[in-house]
Amino acid sequence: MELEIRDVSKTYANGVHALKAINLTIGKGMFGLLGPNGAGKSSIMRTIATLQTPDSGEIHFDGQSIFANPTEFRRQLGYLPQDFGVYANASATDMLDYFARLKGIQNAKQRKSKIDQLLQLVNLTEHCHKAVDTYSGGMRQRFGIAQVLLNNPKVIIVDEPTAGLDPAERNRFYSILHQLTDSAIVILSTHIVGDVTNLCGDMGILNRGTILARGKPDELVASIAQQIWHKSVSREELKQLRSNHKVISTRIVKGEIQATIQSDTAPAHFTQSAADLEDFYFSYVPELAV
Ligand SMILES: Nc1ncnc2c1ncn2[C@@H]1O[C@H](COP(=O)(O)OP(=O)(O)OP(=O)(O)O)[C@@H](O)[C@H]1O
Repeated sequence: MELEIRDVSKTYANGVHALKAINLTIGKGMFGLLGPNGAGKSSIMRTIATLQTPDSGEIHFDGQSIFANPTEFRRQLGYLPQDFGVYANASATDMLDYFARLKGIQNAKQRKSKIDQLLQLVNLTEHCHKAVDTYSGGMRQRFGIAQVLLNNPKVIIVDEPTAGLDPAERNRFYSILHQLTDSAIVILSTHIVGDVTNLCGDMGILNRGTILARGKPDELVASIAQQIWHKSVSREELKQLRSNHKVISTRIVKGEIQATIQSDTAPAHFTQSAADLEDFYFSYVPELAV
């Protein structure tokens, strides 16, 4: 099972060059596409979902162009967009039944059994008769996953699904996504580094329409293992540091500014610290100066 994105570029009518020759080969399991707002994540997701075509480049699923026969590819695709609409007053069961019909499950018994199984998977059985438009954000996202899974997709795309979820709901959502990774390619786009740390065996960093780094999270972190240094600094010191060091991030820790520097050699008075995926991310996508 393989999705191959080759040299995909897209410029919108307003002149924004959102995707610049993207190349990615993605296999079974969870792939994390990490990037800041406006990086191009939704653009590449919508392109894979065949909702828009690239200006140039190709995408193949198991050797077949997805644009040559989009209807066939969509049968194998599950796409959870950033914002998806639900009908007012419709219960989860009724909506899933409606979508199951649209997806071609004609037999009523088969539909019921599939819907029961999916409601259980996403922990919504006891809420299945409530109107989906009254659900909390987390319940709504879980409902979205159930909807996506109706046709047993081989490629599942989830666009920023955890934004706005509280920590308990985020964990619940992780555990549902995790159950899908044995049998499908799951592409998760997010600006939350923790999503990728917790879930993904493979990842890419996207910024300004370009893939800046690609690999297994552990290996990417190992590549900067000895290069991360911390120190509490004043605002004046920070300005100075920025002029002669690579300051990749700053955090407020116990009321003080803690600066993180990436360097092969020890900067004076800094303490070396264990690198994590957030450090790796910021080494490619520096945060804005405070
Ligand atoms: N339909 C469109 N028409 C014009 N410009 C667009 C369109 N969709 C996205 N863009 C622009 O393309 C760039 C990439 O946007 P995209 O939504 O793909 O990024 P993103 O990484 O998903 O960001 P976010 O996390 O904010 O959703 C942005 O500058 C955005 O304003």
